[in-house]
Amino acid sequence: MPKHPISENLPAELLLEHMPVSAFVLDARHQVVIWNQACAELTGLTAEQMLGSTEHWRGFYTERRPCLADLLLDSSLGDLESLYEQASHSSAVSHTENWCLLPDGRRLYLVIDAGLICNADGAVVAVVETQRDRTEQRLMMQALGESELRMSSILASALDAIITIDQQHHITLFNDAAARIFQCISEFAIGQPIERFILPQCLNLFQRFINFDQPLSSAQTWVPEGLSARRANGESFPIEATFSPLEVNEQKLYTIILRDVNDRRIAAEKLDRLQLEKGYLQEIINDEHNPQDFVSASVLMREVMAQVRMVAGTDTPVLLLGETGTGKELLARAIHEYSPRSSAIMVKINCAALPADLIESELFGHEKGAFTGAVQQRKGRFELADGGTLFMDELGELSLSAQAKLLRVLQEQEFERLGGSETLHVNVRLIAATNRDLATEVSAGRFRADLFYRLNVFPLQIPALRQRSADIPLLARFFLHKYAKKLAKRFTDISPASLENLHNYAWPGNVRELQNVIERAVILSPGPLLEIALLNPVVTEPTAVTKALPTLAELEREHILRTLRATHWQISGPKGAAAILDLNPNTLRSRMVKLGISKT
Ligand SMILES: Nc1ncnc2c1ncn2[C@@H]1O[C@H](COP(=O)(O)OP(=O)(O)OP(=O)(O)O)[C@@H](O)[C@H]1O
Repeated sequence: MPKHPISENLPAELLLEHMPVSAFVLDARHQVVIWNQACAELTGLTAEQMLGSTEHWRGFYTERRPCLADLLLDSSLGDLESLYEQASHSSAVSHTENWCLLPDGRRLYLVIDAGLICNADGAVVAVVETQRDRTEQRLMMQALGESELRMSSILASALDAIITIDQQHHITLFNDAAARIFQCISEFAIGQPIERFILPQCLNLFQRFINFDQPLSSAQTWVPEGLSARRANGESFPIEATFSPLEVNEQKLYTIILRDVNDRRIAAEKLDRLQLEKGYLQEIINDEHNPQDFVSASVLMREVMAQVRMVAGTDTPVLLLGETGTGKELLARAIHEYSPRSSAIMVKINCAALPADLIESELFGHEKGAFTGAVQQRKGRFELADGGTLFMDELGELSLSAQAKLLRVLQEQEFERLGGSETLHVNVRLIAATNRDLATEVSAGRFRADLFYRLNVFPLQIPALRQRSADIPLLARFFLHKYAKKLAKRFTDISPASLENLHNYAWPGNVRELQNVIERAVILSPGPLLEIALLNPVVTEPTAVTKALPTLAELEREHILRTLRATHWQISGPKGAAAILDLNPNTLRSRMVKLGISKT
């Protein structure tokens, strides 16, 4: 190789020794022949320590391993690619980049190059290896990679469409939400003009928010309404959007973050419905009407239950008729539970519990401003019961105007919210209950005949409790068990005298009254036999005001007598009459004498 006159006076060793890059030279036997100043500075190992040794690896690794220079000299020492990441190799030069652990404990990312030195005959006489510290760049690259990853996962998980466009209005970024909202894969969208995704009628307005000439510092613009976008299939939808100018690498861009307003409306509606449903479900959980708890042994009730099971599988409206407290609501729940709609909810409305003007809004819902106080739109119970069952209790109390609307829902399954013009369609099964005689109500003009006939397709008459005396002991024991458990009290049974009492009573309040009587007795009785001493004898007709009332002494005598019968005339002891009456046994004995009570 021709030499410059000056370089002839510069021996290669001197050049290597002083060059500002860390380097060492090995001879053909892998012994260090040069360990330059920069290498000594980098590794902290001096030339004196290293010259002549084959321990040069100590400068870069904690364990013995062939350096790049060794591999270049002798390829049998190992495979370059498997020993070093990012390795590349040509006949006389090798390159690698990797993390090294230096003797002073520093971890550095070194870029290492090695080249063979041959003599004039082409024989390998030595190898030179250089090391350049690229730790800082490497760490920056890593941080950049991580932040890009974070950025792209934020973009991917965002619910809003995030789009960036360049000065030509071409899309440069189109996140996953944008792909979902516009129904267009990002590979296709990128490079397209944004105008392709805007409804043509809104283009002028849209372009007003993109101005690449305005200063970057100008604030973002939020456009809550008035703009509509266009999906890949041409379908248009209203959007709200934020426009923000930005500059990246001297390139001016605009970021547009937008969302489908319909999506938000649908989500808000869903939330509304779920909240309402939650309220109703809570009511049901707190409700006492559990069809699993239906108790009955009488022939009359068994017939009713057979009909319940038959009608449950259909969508036919059911009209439950019967006195108050006979179990109409419990049967309505049973019909719903046995029906194919049981996975949806049964919504209840008590027509007697709300004033006539509110009941319509409760049933059909209202639009905002439909009447004074209607500050926001509200869904009615028909909408809530969609797919399920609506139970209308005390149907006989429904106003004539609400009856007309109810008839329309029954016939067409459609209605409008109060103050609304949109016709809503629902799929609701109706169960109604009343203790009024609807036929009489029809003749009196208080109930629409057409609605009555529509509802009367499957009337179910629930017998009064006094008509099914076989159910009385069964129900009484069921309620005894229920309330004893609730009040953590122990009872073995109901006393025979009390059972007799229950049979003789007329039960104007039916099962509900029986339930209340047992609950009260459970509170008052010490047990273990339940005493129900408070019932008046048979009340078959209303007590005449003129009828002579018993005196206090008569009542006391009757009450003591009943208690004594119930305890089989046992006076003292924990199960005795005195304990039940909360009296001293001697006091009870003297009262018995005074009131003329004796076993005979
Ligand atoms: N056969 C039964 N087995 C167990 N509990 C019953 C039975 N029948 C009624 N009940 C209970 O009696 C109470 C009254 O029943 P329900 O509310 O169903 O009567 P209703 O006929 O709908 O009354 P109203 O006409 O006053 O609305 C409820 O607590 C119910 O659980």
